[in-house]
Amino acid sequence: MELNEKGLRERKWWTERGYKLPEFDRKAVREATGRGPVWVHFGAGNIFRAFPARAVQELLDQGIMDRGLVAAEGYDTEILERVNRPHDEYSVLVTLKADGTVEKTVVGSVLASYGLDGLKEIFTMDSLQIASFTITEKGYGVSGAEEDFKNGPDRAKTYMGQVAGLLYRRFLAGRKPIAMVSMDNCSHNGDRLLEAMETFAGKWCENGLADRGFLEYVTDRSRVAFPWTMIDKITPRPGQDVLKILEEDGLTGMEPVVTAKNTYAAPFVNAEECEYLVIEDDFPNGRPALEKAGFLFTDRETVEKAEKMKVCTCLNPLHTALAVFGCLLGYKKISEEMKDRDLASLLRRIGYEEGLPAVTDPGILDPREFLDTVLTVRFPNPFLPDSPQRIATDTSQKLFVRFGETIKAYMESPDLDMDRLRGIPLVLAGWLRYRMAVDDDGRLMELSPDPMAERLGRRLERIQLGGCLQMEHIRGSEHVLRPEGVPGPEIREALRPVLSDAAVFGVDLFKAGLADRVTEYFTEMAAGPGMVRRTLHALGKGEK
Ligand SMILES: NC(=O)c1ccc[n+]([C@@H]2O[C@H](COP(=O)([O-])OP(=O)(O)OC[C@H]3O[C@@H](n4cnc5c(N)ncnc54)[C@H](O)[C@@H]3O)[C@@H](O)[C@H]2O)c1
Ligand SMILES: O=P(O)(O)OC[C@@H](O)[C@@H](O)[C@H](O)[C@H](O)CO
Repeated sequence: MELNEKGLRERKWWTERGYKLPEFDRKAVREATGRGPVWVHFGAGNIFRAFPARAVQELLDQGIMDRGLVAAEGYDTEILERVNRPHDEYSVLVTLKADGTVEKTVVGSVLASYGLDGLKEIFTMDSLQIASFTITEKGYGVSGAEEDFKNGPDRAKTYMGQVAGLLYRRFLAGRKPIAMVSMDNCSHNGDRLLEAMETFAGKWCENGLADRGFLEYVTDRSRVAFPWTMIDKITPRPGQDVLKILEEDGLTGMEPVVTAKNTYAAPFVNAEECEYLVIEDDFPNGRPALEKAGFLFTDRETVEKAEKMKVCTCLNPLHTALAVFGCLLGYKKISEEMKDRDLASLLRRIGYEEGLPAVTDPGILDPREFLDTVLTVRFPNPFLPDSPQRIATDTSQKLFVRFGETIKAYMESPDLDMDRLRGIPLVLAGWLRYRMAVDDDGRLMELSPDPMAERLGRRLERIQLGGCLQMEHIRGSEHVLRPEGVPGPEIREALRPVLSDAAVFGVDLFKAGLADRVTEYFTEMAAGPGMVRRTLHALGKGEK
């Protein structure tokens, strides 16, 4: 059986095998969506399929919505060519519950998909209420946009430049209202998107390439809003065990692909059951009744607290700790790492002892309860094929949110004692140790992609694993530093440019008073094979 319009005409085949199918009239909804689209989502990746697309399907099934989603892909159009189009935009969501049961849902709420060029007309339409984004933390950058600033809205090439160009069309069409909703794991994510749009609008107005009112439009919240959000649902890359379940049912053509841009995509997506989407209720052109699908609409202050709780304390920092140490210790699965006493103890330390005291209760979610569930139910879920390698992707873009905010809170509050921080500096040191691309057994290790890889590589290239003479020829440098457990002045100097980089850590670690501790932990872990484990273990026993 194939996942497409033709295959889905045989509803019995699917229902007999336990698939939940779309109940709405897809043809009618496709036509209505074509005539008056309400929601375009940028970033046709896994979380989009697993969460917003499924939520919209629920509302279409209940008749609460009458138009579906338009997916937009401006970074990796191979996803559309290889995954969306061959399956008529359908996908299968496999929900992997912690009790081992599996729920299979065919999601048909995406009605069309386009490259960014294909959105020009849609952005002029009155009906459009929401443009949402899951394009990763690095997607909001404006560096390298100098040509776009000179060329203007119609000829922009960068991602953010093209989005600003679409907004300019909406402005020209009559300053029509819209909500631009970032759903990425960045702190104050709405502001990241606003800053990017403001930068382009400002430059284009300044250079006489856009009507003067454009900047005013972009920054007028009653016209263009950039609500903040907190999104949560662990959605790993499509896993082989899940593919097997689908193939055993008799489905064909479901194999995952890895695109040239390194996106892991498939006509199915696997995710946990737990999910939260907390959104600032600021939609100048109205919005569907998404609260009926469980979205939590609230004010900005509450979103900020919820996001700080999740992204900066109770989930994502712990994920990053598992990512760097998992890769160093040879793990391939997050749930396996949760059985490792040293790692579990590190997470408890970072979560309960170091993170929670800096968190303000958002009211709508209880931080301690949230953290308990993360550590006892969600991360240990053995059915979820999540890997440290996925989470280690782009770590340089995540540290300032995942740890920097807590460090800042310790710097600012007289009630929080920076000297108590041990787990957080150990993770930062662990990340530097990870960047050496040698695991704790002394074997070369493939690193997950990171936009700062080259820069970091150059900064750290002189440092190599102590006690590993065979590594010398790999680096080929005559001025190799081989840490021997205790940091000397050369190691300190070599690490200085990284540790003082506030763009990476959110703060200058020297100013925060943490640079020495990170240097010590790093030096110890780089002293030779087995030292990562030994350092972790010592921390767990309270010896650090
Ligand atoms: N997967 C999860 O568990 C999860 C949960 C909550 C939030 N998120 C957020 O969603 C983001 C995407 O996660 P995913 O699971 O969909 O990942 P994915 O790898 O499946 O998809 C990534 C998407 O981002 C796009 N993209 C990547 N780099 C880009 C760039 N430089 N500019 C523009 N677009 C770019 C890709 O084309 C793709 O559409 C995460 O980075 C995170 O911020 C993910
Ligand atoms: O998606 P990223 O790359 O920002 O981070 C990797 C994971 O930490 C993240 O995807 C979590 O699974 C997610 O934030 C859970 O809600």
